[in-house]
Amino acid sequence: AVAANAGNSVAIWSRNPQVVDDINNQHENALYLKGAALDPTIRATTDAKDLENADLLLLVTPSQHLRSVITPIKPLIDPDVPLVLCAKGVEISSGLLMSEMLEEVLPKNPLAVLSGPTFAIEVARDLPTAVTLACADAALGRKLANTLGSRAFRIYHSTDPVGAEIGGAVKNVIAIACGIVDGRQLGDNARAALITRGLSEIVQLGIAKGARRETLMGLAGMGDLTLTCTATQSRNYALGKALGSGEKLADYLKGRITVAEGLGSSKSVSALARKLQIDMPICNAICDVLHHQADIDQTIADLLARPQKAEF
Ligand SMILES: NC(=O)C1=CN([C@@H]2O[C@H](COP(=O)(O)OP(=O)(O)OC[C@H]3O[C@@H](n4cnc5c(N)ncnc54)[C@H](O)[C@@H]3O)[C@@H](O)[C@H]2O)C=CC1
Ligand SMILES: O=C(CO)COP(=O)(O)O
Repeated sequence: AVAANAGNSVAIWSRNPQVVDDINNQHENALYLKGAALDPTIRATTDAKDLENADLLLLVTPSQHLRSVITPIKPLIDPDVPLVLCAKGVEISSGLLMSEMLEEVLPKNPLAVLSGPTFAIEVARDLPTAVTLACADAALGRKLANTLGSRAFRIYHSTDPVGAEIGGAVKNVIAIACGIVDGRQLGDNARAALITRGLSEIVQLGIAKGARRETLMGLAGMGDLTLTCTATQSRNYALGKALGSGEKLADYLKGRITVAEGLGSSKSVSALARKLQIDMPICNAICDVLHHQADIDQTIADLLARPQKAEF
């Protein structure tokens, strides 16, 4: 919708024929983005061959599936075509950032990361939104920002894709923590503490991976963290809130077709922190609760019982 709004000719490749049919005939993605009228010029297709002549590819598949979606269509992708990564997560199977995984699968294609506080439904309704577009090649980054930006979709360019990626991936884990604390009714102070200490974990991991601190203080870091940790429409926050309110994870996930990336990324981020020897107690705690059946109250008690330490 953003690309079409900025005057581009847009095709969406989907594996789901119903989605393709809805977009082409109703101009709405009723299954995943109900209530957003799409520009009638947007075409959808189930045939990846239709992407062959694209000038630019936006990668919007959830992070744990991006490798398996992109690998079979590799021969269709011209190595000069820039890729704009929109997924927010760290691959569980490899511990790689999406940019690192793409470097393995499509090493020649230039890559940019588009991230920031962007609930999809608000973006699709053309409500005012600001984002980071990060590309190591500054000139290409500016060009992509011009191609995709519009009055309501304000793009700030950056040359720190790793920072933009880390901010987007880790904030989802912290948002689950905030949801849990709100579900347990532990108060606004506790949520503010989690956001701030969560940002500290994001910054430490980011710096270790070569990111710049200012990126993590910007839209793709602090901006997205604030949004996701405080808004009930966040899938990650909502998952945490359900768990904090006593619901079982398996029951909550039953029948859900949308993604809460923090579920998978809690595991990969925690493993990455261990590997890089970074102290990330909140992410580790969320990994324990989601993947190792840790008791929520005991986990909170353990976090609070940690020895006092210097803030920075
Ligand atoms: N929805 C939002 O507000 C925003 C989402 N993102 C990111 O965009 C990425 C995609 O999220 P959404 O568009 O929200 O997805 P969604 O939650 O609306 O839908 C899930 C998508 O995953 C696909 N999918 C599920 N299993 C799959 C598999 N095995 N192989 C391939 N595809 C599979 C489904 O077809 C569907 O398109 C995520 O990384 C998310 O963090 C980023 C910014 C905002
Ligand atoms: O990344 C997002 C907003 O920037 C979407 O957050 P949720 O996946 O938690 O809904």
